[in-house]
Amino acid sequence: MIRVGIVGASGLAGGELIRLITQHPELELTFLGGSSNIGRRPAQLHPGLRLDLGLTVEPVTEDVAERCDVVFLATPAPVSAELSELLADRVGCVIDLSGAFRIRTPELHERWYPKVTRSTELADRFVYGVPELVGDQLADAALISLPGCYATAITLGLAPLVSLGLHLKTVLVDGKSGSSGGGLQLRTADLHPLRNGAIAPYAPTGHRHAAEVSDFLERSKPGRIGSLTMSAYGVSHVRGLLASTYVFTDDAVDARELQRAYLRFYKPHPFVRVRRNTETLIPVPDPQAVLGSNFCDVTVLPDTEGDRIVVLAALDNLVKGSAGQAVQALNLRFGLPEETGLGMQPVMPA
Ligand SMILES: NC(=O)C1=CN([C@@H]2O[C@H](COP(=O)(O)OP(=O)(O)OC[C@H]3O[C@@H](n4cnc5c(N)ncnc54)[C@H](OP(=O)(O)O)[C@@H]3O)[C@@H](O)[C@H]2O)C=CC1
Ligand SMILES: CC(=O)N[C@@H](CCC(=O)OP(=O)(O)O)C(=O)O
Repeated sequence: MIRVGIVGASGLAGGELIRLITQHPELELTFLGGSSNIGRRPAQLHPGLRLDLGLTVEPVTEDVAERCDVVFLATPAPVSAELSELLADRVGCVIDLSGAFRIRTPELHERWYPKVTRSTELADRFVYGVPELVGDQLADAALISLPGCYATAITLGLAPLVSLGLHLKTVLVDGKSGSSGGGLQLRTADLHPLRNGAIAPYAPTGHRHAAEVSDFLERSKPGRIGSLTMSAYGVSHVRGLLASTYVFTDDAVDARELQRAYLRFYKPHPFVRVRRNTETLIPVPDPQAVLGSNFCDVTVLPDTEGDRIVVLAALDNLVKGSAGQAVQALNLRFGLPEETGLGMQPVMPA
């Protein structure tokens, strides 16, 4: 069995990690870490998880290394940066769910994460782990930084276009997310009486995930993206997000070829479902149709009138957007079949 620790066990992503890890046939939970919930049992923190694991939340010290083969950091980015310094050369594998190490370019990191101090040397050692795109780099990786929830959807939506060799002159992203994307550190605007029923433009002129996606795509396929900008809206459901990406290119695109290219690209990748918009009773992709699962549903539609390509991607931010993707990355890191422990089908209606 692979011995696993979770720091941030009381949080939303941490709770989801507990749910998934305790169902995984090759993993054993051996450490739960935190700060303000020391001494509490998982069942006290997560009412849905009535598990007797014999573990309570503990402070994180370097001794964690003796109890874990891998540690997930489901902590705010400044905490992840600090804990990564502590654990990087002690634990065999650290998988960070935060934004601390996602952006490689130092100036871009400082612009979007001014409170997250990290050494460039450590940042350069992290693999930015979109499993579908960098799977081979995950085998034996010691440090893995997982993409943000929107960033996962946007990147998976754009990757087939980029691989076709198109120059994506202008990319506009409209992101809509449920409230769990913000974790339990609620802003006033996230309180139920204000959030319920709202469509809140909380980042209308820019979001850090756009910088993360641009940085990654520029690093892996230089020169393919002109500009990539994003607006983000909070909507009143709890889980799930939809990234609507509008792509403008001067390159000739064969409308019929697009769908085939997406199907080809994702054929080897079971968690990305390429779907036709009208194949179901309710148009897809709809975040509702992936809730609780590790699927990301992607639809590509040429808009010939508007001279653009519309790419829609939906996922559950707590599964494919964080904890599920984290387990997927662990599977690849330890040479397990990618789908191990992740066979859940979506729950719908939610
Ligand atoms: N929510 C989502 O949809 C997604 C979240 N993420 C990222 O995952 C991380 C966790 O997010 P989320 O679960 O939503 O956040 P929550 O606010 O729900 O949880 C934060 C967790 O961090 C722990 N923590 C805070 N400070 C410390 C510290 N000094 N030492 C140890 N533990 C600490 C808290 O533990 P305690 O209560 O014991 O203090 C808590 O368990 C964040 O970086 C977030 O950006 C990434 C993708 C999606
Ligand atoms: C609805 C909401 O607030 N969503 C979060 C994104 C969730 C996520 O992936 O956040 P990290 O980059 O912090 O990991 C946000 O836009 O800040």
